[in-house]
Amino acid sequence: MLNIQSLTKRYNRKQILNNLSFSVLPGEVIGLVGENGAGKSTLLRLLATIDKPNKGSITLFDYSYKKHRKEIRKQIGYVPQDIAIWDELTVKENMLFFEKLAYTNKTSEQLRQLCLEMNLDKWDVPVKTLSGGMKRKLNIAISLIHDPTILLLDEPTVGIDLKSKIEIGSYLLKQAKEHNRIILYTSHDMDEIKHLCDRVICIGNDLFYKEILKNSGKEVISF
Ligand SMILES: Nc1ncnc2c1ncn2[C@@H]1O[C@H](COP(=O)(O)OP(=O)(O)OP(=O)(O)O)[C@@H](O)[C@H]1O
Repeated sequence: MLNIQSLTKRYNRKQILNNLSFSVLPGEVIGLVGENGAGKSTLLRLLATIDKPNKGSITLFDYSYKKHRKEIRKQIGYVPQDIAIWDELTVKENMLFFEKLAYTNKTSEQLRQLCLEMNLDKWDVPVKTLSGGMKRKLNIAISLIHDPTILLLDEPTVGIDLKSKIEIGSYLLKQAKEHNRIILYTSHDMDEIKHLCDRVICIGNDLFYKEILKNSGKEVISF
């Protein structure tokens, strides 16, 4: 279980996250919503160990983010808002490169399979020739190379066509429900949030989102 207690983050003197406490069970998909600048990416960065909170604690099962940073990192798959892959390298070369950095030992065939499961059938072509949606799929495939327990995705479906959006959505659901991964992801697409998420966390305590999600049957937690 991922457990977040009294998490607080300030940049300079500006309060971004104020006293967030919640838990997420394996297999759960949590949607993070809120207006631009509310602090969704900040929360993902704290959970990805890229940034540190000013106050509060995060634990993953028996591991504390403060004490066991190295062990925690092995459990995290993180896809930032900006796609982070090598444009000049092929899909295969990217997968092999990131496999070397990961705490795992996967064959080229296993890596290819990861891409195919996302309906990404390009393999020997340079990444620069892929569409935005394909690049995003590749970024997600890379984040899964080391079989992480938690998957953190910052707007994974922004700016991509409906078909790829649906493919990515079903893939994420499969990752949560069949592989028992914890998924937290941000999106501004409320239809997608209603469809994919078990629960929704609204950052910024914004009544607008609560209202939109009122009849969705989803539990909405606001901070
Ligand atoms: N490294 C930083 N230093 C200073 N301020 C920062 C830093 N990172 C983020 N902020 C500020 O923190 C606030 C929250 O930013 P964040 O990117 O988390 O919002 P968001 O909810 O993800 O927004 P969006 O929907 O636009 O992606 C913003 O006011 C932003 O300017």
